Amino acid sequence: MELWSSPEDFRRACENVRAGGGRLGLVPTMGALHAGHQALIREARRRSSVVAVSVFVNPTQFAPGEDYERYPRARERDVAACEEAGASIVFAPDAAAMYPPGDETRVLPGPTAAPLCGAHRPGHFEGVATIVAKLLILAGPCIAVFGRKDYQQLTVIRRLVLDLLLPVEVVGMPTVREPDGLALSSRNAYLSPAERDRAAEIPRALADAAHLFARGERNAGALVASCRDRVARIADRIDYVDVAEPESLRVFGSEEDIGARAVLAVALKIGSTRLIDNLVLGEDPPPITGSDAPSPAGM
Ligand SMILES: Nc1ncnc2c1ncn2[C@@H]1O[C@H](COP(=O)(O)OP(=O)(O)OP(=O)(O)O)[C@@H](O)[C@H]1O
Ligand SMILES: CC(C)(CO)[C@@H](O)C(=O)[O-]
Ligand code: BAL
Repeated sequence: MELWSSPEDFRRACENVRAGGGRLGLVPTMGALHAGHQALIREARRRSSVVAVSVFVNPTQFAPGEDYERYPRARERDVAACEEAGASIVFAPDAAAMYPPGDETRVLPGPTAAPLCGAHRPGHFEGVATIVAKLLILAGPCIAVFGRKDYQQLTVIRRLVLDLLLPVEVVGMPTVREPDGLALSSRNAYLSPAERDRAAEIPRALADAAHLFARGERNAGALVASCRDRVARIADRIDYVDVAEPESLRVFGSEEDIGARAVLAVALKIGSTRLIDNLVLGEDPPPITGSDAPSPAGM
């Protein structure tokens, strides 16, 4: 396993892979790795000969007051998790290396970054686009793998790669879930046991809407209401429950018909923990089966 912290060393390591005829795959992460990240690494390994994982809690994608300082950091465990999943290069820089003195340049995404999380996390996707562009330029991978749990992020990155003419294939991977349907996320570690129980309503709410869709419901307002009513039981704050076009991310109005495919996306807070999840109606299977069952007592 190669572990690099300087961008120059990482660039050289990636150049060496290419010089040796290898096909490089990149998996960008913020660390605190779990089985969802490992699924991305395994897929990258399946599609390339050498996998590099970046582990970097990127300050520019956190708005003031968000959890940048608190975000879980677990370097040694992350390196072991990367190795176990088949990566052979880990890049773990510090912020000063990625944002050198005098740094002022940013990558500004367009309308795909405006709704959903973009409307609730000012500057978030500008930070994501900037760091992902830096990582792709540094590593020069053939493929880069991202999770569909962060559906809007994946959309913004696909657009970034097209618009900046970057020669990399972007691969989006399905969301890995706990047995009760909750999407794996590094931020789940913030949840108390009681909050964790409440969080299990999120996949149930998505599954309810998926069942409505399967029964023929196409009205955006009805699909959103079904999901929102259920998460309202457990959320301390709902940022949004929206249904959007899967590529442009234009949010449907409540009177609109969503057609054959649309992304239903949710962001909410339980206590101080912000969780997101989504489902592409007409494409993804429901995140759990049997969600019409009543919620656990007390909810
Ligand atoms: N459950 C999951 N299934 C598949 N991919 C995932 C999952 N969770 C995260 N990823 C993907 O892993 C990559 C790195 O994400 P990140 O390090 O932010 O992890 P995270 O668990 O999403 O953390 P956070 O709590 O910050 O949302 C992203 O492409 C993200 O979409
Ligand atoms: C893509 C990413 C690594 C950029 O910091 C981050 O947003 C994440 O972990 O999803
Ligand atoms: N998983 C996306 C990174 C973030 O929430 O900042």
